[in-house]
Amino acid sequence: MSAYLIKGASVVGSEPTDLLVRDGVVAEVGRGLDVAGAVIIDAAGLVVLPGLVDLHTHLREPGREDAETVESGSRAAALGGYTAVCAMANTSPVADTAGVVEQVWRLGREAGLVDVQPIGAVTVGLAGERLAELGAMADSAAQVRIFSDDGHCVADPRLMRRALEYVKAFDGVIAQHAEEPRLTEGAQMHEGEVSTRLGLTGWPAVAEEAIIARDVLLAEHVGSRLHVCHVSTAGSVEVLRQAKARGVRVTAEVTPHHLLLTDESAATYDPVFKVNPPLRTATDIAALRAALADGVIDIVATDHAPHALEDKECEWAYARPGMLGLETALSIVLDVLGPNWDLIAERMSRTPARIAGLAEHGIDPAPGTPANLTLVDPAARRTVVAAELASRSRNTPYAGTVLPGRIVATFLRGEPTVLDGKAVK
Ligand SMILES: NC(=O)N[C@@H](CC(=O)O)C(=O)O
Ligand SMILES: [Zn+2]
Ligand SMILES: [Zn+2]
Repeated sequence: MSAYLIKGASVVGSEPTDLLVRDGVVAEVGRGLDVAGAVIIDAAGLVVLPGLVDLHTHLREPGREDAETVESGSRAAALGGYTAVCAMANTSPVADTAGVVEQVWRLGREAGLVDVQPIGAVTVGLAGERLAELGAMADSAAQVRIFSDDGHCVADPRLMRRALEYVKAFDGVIAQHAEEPRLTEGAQMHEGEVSTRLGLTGWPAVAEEAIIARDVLLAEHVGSRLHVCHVSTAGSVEVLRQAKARGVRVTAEVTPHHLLLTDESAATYDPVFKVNPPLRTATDIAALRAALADGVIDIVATDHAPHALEDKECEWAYARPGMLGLETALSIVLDVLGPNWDLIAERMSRTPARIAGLAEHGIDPAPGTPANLTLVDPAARRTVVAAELASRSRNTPYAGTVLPGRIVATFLRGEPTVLDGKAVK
């Protein structure tokens, strides 16, 4: 194991200092450190953040290794500054048993680029009919604590209630994809002026808001933890604000794309902009940004959703929903929040680590803390080139766009996974 001496970096936006990374931890922090034999990293002008944590990643393995594998998705994550990702359960087979979550967990360990924490399905096969073996997944080597049918809504209120009650025993959380299915049948994009103009079937905001309203009431009733995936509307923010004011144990995430892109992009008919929930309006974006700043929305999660070419390069109506996120998330958030490093660390590292129960992550670098870190160059600008992404898929909505910020290095337990902006393995 080598030692690394990071020279002149700003720790979460504070005055520049040096950090010695050795034996998996941040061994020393202070100005003018000099350590014989350490690999020197010139970090003048760079910001050190606790390694980013993504609560919502689709890795596609097992089943769609052509779109992404645990390894390729882990590499994309490391390049995006992440040291831990939570892998969604909508694989094939579905991650609804101890066997599948252990397989994903093991593949993550073997890749060794980020900690891959599997999410377990709430219902068998994501079919919304019977509860999956939540206890067995929790007791497995993967120690699952987050359960989600993401891609589908747990629409049956009785099942949702039972799931919430069940996970209480091991302080688990149900992460809901809030979409009332009866209100989104045949939906192609956000229901509003643009959908009317384009003649596409709309996905109304109320389909999301109605489920969140129901679920915060259920979570309140049974005293359990609820997490709301990819919040996309101003109305959802208001429901969450009221629930939090009452003390309901609810947390919520927003994706980078819902903070930046609007339903107007559907007018291109380019399926790269097709996503669930759909891109909304400028009014929604303003409400989401305000909620992220004031804490009604707790975290940014990528909902990294790789899709193979044949599932995206087709007519809008036939294209799968979802877009890549891991390699561009920090840049989008930097663009949206500005160089507000403490807030960025809170929303992209500390709080997601706490929600997921990842004790080794989301910790600001200080002597003795696990060296899960990322080094960001805030002054850099880069043009996104889809073909250069580490993901196996190419469905980024930002191709050709110039974005601020660049990940220079990422460390997982003291070992670099990214150096000079390139993956180490
Ligand atoms: N976000 C998406 O549009 N798609 C996700 C599923 C999901 O997050 O609902 C996927 O798995 O492709
Ligand atoms: Zn979803
Ligand atoms: Zn998702």
